[in-house]
Amino acid sequence: MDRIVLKSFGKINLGLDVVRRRTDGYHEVRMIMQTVGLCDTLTMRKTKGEKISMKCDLSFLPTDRKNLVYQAIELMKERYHISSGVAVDLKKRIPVAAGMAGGSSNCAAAIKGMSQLFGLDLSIEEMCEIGVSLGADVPYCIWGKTALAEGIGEKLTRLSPMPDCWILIAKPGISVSTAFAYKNLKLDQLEKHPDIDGMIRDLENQDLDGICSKLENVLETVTIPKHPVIRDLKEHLLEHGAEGALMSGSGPTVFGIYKEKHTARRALESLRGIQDVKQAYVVRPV
Ligand SMILES: C[C@@](CO)(OP(=O)(O)O)[C@H](O)COP(=O)(O)OP(=O)(O)OC[C@H]1O[C@@H](n2ccc(N)nc2=O)[C@H](O)[C@@H]1O
Ligand SMILES: Nc1ncnc2c1ncn2[C@@H]1O[C@H](COP(=O)(O)OP(=O)(O)O)[C@@H](O)[C@H]1O
Repeated sequence: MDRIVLKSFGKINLGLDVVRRRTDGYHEVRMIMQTVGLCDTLTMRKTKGEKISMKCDLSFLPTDRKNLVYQAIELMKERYHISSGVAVDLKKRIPVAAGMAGGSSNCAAAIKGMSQLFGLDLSIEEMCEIGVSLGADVPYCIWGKTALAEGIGEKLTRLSPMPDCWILIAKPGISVSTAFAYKNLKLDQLEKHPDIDGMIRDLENQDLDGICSKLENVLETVTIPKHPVIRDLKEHLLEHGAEGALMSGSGPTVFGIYKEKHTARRALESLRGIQDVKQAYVVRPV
């Protein structure tokens, strides 16, 4: 095989709890992760010579060692003594720096792609071990679908799939860094923690109402006071028929969950006049 095309899906967090701050600055979390049908496309091919060359349709994204895709290829070339060159072309649709793990997902796709392109036949465990050295969310992106993520995000447990529904994703035109959100979280001042175990039971029972009533993300306590547009957007989605709404990951993307496609589409239309919203899509859980 000389060329491979991979789909790289985004995620949302249906629940995000922080349990403990570690001495290395990372945080122990309990998160319910859900892949959604919004994806980037990664095309990889072998080239003559030894170099890695990367192209991306978003000019502001790095295409050198700063890109997680580049890092994954470089690491795997070294680890598996691959001398061939690799050319990679990335087409982005997942909002960038949005709390949807776009970069981590691209990184996971590149790890899978390298394994297939060079016949490495790596196990999921091996790919996750490589992935976690590049980002806490990468192992989950290798797994995909519905999962509980613990540790720094790398300890994964498969969960029952999310009941079918429509998810409206809306990204305001602000940026929040993941490191900033975690660093500024006042763990000892949290009044309430998300009911992650209750949501796991709701997933087992395919209880969408239960899931929607338990959507909670402790990082909102950092991002909403700084960027009230996140709260406004959640309220907007709820006023337009969402069963529940939440910020994903470290934000600023907000999602709303809908039972009917037409309600979700109408809510999407209602966002058109709102200048703060830069990207919006209606998708389904994967
Ligand atoms: C918040 C979440 C929720 O899914 O996602 P995003 O908002 O990035 O999509 C993740 O925990 C983000 O994971 P990821 O984006 O892979 O994190 P990394 O690149 O490894 O870390 C970026 C920075 O975030 C902080 N960090 C990350 C993960 C973690 N469990 N504790 C942390 O404190 C650290 O300061 C770290 O330097
Ligand atoms: N393949 C990639 N796609 C998007 N961003 C990337 C990628 N590689 C590195 N980055 C860098 O990572 C930062 C966070 O991007 P992203 O993964 O989209 O955010 P998040 O984890 O919040 O969803 C970006 O600002 C960008 O500079």
